[in-house]
Amino acid sequence: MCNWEQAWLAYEPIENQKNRKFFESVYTDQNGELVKSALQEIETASEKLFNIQIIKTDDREKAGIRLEIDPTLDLGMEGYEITEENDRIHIRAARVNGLLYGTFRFLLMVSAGKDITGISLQENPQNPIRMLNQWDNIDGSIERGYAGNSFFYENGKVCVTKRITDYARLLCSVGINAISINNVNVRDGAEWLITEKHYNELEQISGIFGKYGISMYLCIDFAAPMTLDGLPCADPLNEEVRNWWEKKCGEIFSRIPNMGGFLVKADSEGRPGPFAYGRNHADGANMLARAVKPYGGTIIWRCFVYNCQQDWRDRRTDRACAGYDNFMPLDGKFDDNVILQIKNGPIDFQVREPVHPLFGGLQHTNQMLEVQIAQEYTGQQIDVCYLVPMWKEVLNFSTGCGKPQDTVADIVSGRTFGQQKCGMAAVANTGKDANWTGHDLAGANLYGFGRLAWNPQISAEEIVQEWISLQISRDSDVKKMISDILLRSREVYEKYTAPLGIGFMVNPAYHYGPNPEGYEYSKWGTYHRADHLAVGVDRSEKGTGYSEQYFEKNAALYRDTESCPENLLLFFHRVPYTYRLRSGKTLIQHIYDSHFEGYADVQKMQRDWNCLEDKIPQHIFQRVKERFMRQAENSREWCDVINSFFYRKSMIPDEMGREIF
Ligand SMILES: CO[C@H]1[C@H](O)[C@@H](O)[C@H](O)O[C@@H]1C(=O)O
Repeated sequence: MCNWEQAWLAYEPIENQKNRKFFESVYTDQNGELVKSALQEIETASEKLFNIQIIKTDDREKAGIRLEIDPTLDLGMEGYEITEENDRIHIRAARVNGLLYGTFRFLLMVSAGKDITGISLQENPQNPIRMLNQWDNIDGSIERGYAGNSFFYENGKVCVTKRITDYARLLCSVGINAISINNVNVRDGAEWLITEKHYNELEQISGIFGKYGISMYLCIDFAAPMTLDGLPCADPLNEEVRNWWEKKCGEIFSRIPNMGGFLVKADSEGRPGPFAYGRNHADGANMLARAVKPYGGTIIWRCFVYNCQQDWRDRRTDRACAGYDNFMPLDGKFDDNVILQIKNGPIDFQVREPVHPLFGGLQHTNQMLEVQIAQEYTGQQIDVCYLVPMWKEVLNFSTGCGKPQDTVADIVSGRTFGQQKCGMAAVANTGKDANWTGHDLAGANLYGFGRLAWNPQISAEEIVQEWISLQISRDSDVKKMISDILLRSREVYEKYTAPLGIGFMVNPAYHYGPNPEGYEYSKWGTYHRADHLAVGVDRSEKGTGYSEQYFEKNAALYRDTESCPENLLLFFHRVPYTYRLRSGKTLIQHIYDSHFEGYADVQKMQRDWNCLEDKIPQHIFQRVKERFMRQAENSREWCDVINSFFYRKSMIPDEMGREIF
């Protein structure tokens, strides 16, 4: 018996028997690993959903489900077609990857309770790369992990377990096709992953992912030639260093099949990189790109680069500006097997940030959007926060880059500038907890990321409804109740923590719970600079100049207090407490109201959840109930601490006379 659940692949027995007829028999003329995975999944699903042992048949015409390849279909490598005719399901694709995706989609539709009769569906992923980044450490801990320890590592060892197969199934079922399996901060022994010490296990793990069409990436230490082999430097232009990487890549790619390449965090938060040798990021990335090129490998290079040693007196340095300042001058200088991975916002996964100005800025460089499913700053999987609406805002953002298709979704899919290597990556929120994600409702974020990366047009509502049907209940009242909770959860979280784009009022390092001045007295350069008159950072041209990194259409909006979207007001401007918002409220009154409201909203969500007691599986009900109790406490604390902080700074009382400590 395994001690983990199956999340959205639970295939709970289904009452509606309409689709039962398809599951009598299955036919395919294909073999190979991916098709084997598809057939296995059909077997599992038919047994669990309908209690049927499905038969494999050679009789193509009579088969209830038929999986076939037709190379002439215009569906690319991963697309598929699902049709129903005369009580038979045909899943067709040009390549086996498409067949596997088509199979999962069909099974998920059945499991969600959809009537398949008459279906005729063709789908192609919009993003070529749809990737997860594990921040798992080799000691078994997970950086920013909120769902238990890693199921990839334990005490310095790589673990090959059945759970990884189930993970691969989950990821493949929502269209993920790449994964990096170790933390971008490569340290404490993880440097040695790319040595004989770990190749056997890595080979097996990459084999498991390979069966599900997922290519495996490793994060590497840029200084590995020094760390592993005592070379005097890691200078990317040094010949000995270049040879070292060439040899190393030959070794890795021959030992580990299905390697996609490396994901690299360099010159960021203390990680080594090319700066130490007076080289730039293109020098660093291209050196590695050339070493992996003979094996068709890719280098994914992160743009999360900033000076984390800012003096508080320095009002010109702005962490928000750093990504653009570092990478914009290098546009067009990266090899064609390098991809720059850019966080959705310029700072760090806050509950609300403007979109990173490198999107649209970089026009001659492969690029991927990085989002964070792990809820580092959004409640740490204790508080509910459905993130798909936020990611959709980012994807729909019109950059004004002068091309007809100018949204972030257009750009990262390759439509705007014609890149082939691009897409979306996300920091995973999974761990060893039975439900994979700590908070059961955080499963919607993992599921949702995959669905959205496949098709950014699907609505946040649709995704949530699908996910609830698969993982919690097919009952329409339950679906309505839970989707209502999820769909408002991010706004609620924002209200009681950091409204108006202020960000970073969390406890330093740990990043949960309120500590309004925590980052004011640390060196990380993420100040909000609240004093007795005003709060916020002037990032207009009169301030740090960050607003000017955008194309004029957006720069014009952001640089003026009057036109700036209010939910980002304090991100872009320093505003007195007496400033009147569009609602007519003063800034300080808005802050008070928002926090009181956020806390009240949590209590309402908690009451709504408690109504579900007899309607959903008990274990899920109880686990989430416990999370809501903690969220209620957390929101109460935020409300009290932040309101009290601003009251003591401004000495302006709440117009409603509520209790402020
Ligand atoms: C993996 O390191 C993380 C770090 O824990 C996190 O607090 C910071 O926000 O972002 C870093 C990054 O994205 O590299």
